[in-house]
Amino acid sequence: MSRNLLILGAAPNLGELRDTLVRLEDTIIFALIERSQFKHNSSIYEPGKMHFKDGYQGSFLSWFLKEVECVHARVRRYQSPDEYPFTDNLPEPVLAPLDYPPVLVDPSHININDEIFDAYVNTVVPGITVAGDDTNYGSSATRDIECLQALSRRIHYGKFVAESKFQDVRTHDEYVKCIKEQNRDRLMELLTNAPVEELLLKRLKAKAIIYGQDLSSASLDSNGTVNSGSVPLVAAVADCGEERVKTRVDYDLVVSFYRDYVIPLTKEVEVEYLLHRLDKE
Ligand SMILES: C=C(O[C@@H]1C=C(C(=O)O)C=C[C@H]1O)C(=O)O
Repeated sequence: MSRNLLILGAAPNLGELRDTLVRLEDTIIFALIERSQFKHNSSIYEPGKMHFKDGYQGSFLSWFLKEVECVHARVRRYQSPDEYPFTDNLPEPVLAPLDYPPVLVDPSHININDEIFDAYVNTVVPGITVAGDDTNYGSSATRDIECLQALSRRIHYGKFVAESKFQDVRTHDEYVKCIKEQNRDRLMELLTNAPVEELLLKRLKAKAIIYGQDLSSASLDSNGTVNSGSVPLVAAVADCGEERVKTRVDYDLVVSFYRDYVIPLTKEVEVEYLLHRLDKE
């Protein structure tokens, strides 16, 4: 969320929040495309596989992520209510804190980055990379961190969405009743918007096909015009279904990852946020 909106203290506008989630689709798809250029390099995910002089026992990725987040913490990245670290015990910022207005109510206790990390490492990476080891460990981990940070931001945005729904006068009383009853299932029903999810998955497949196309020189004529014969149209793919368009990232995996992990984890964040929304009132 832009800081201006946070500074204004405006109640989160659901339409604007959804626009941000749509834009994060692009960030995530391109981050996955960037990671897919390297082989799986599974050793960077295995704790203890690499030796660290300070005796660190985690995986290379976890070590690199810790190093990156320490630097980002010093420039106050994690004081922003829409940023959540994967690493504990980060250093204090060198910059003075910004006065973010309390748009959210005590959001810091919800951090599901461990689940995001496991889903990404165990499901996404093997699905978007070729098996093998090309020794591009630093580059692979750099791309992994970009993917993880974008996924964390997207999923924890569920807090803003939940606050927006809680403040909606049309449903406020129902949310208050469910929260007082700690009715997790009813809260999930209330906050779920199936049409939005369905449209999202269709849009995501189209984006992954379009963004994932390799518009190499072979696809362009001397004028730089795209040779339509080599660029499968999304409609053609969508209509004929069984045709497997060759793209830089497996678009079916992108869709299934959102369906099976990103959306459910976002809703998990929404429910957890709402369950504690009245704790301090
Ligand atoms: C984020 C929202 O809440 C839920 C989660 C969604 C998602 O993760 O994409 C989409 C719709 C809702 O079921 C929303 O209503 O926009």
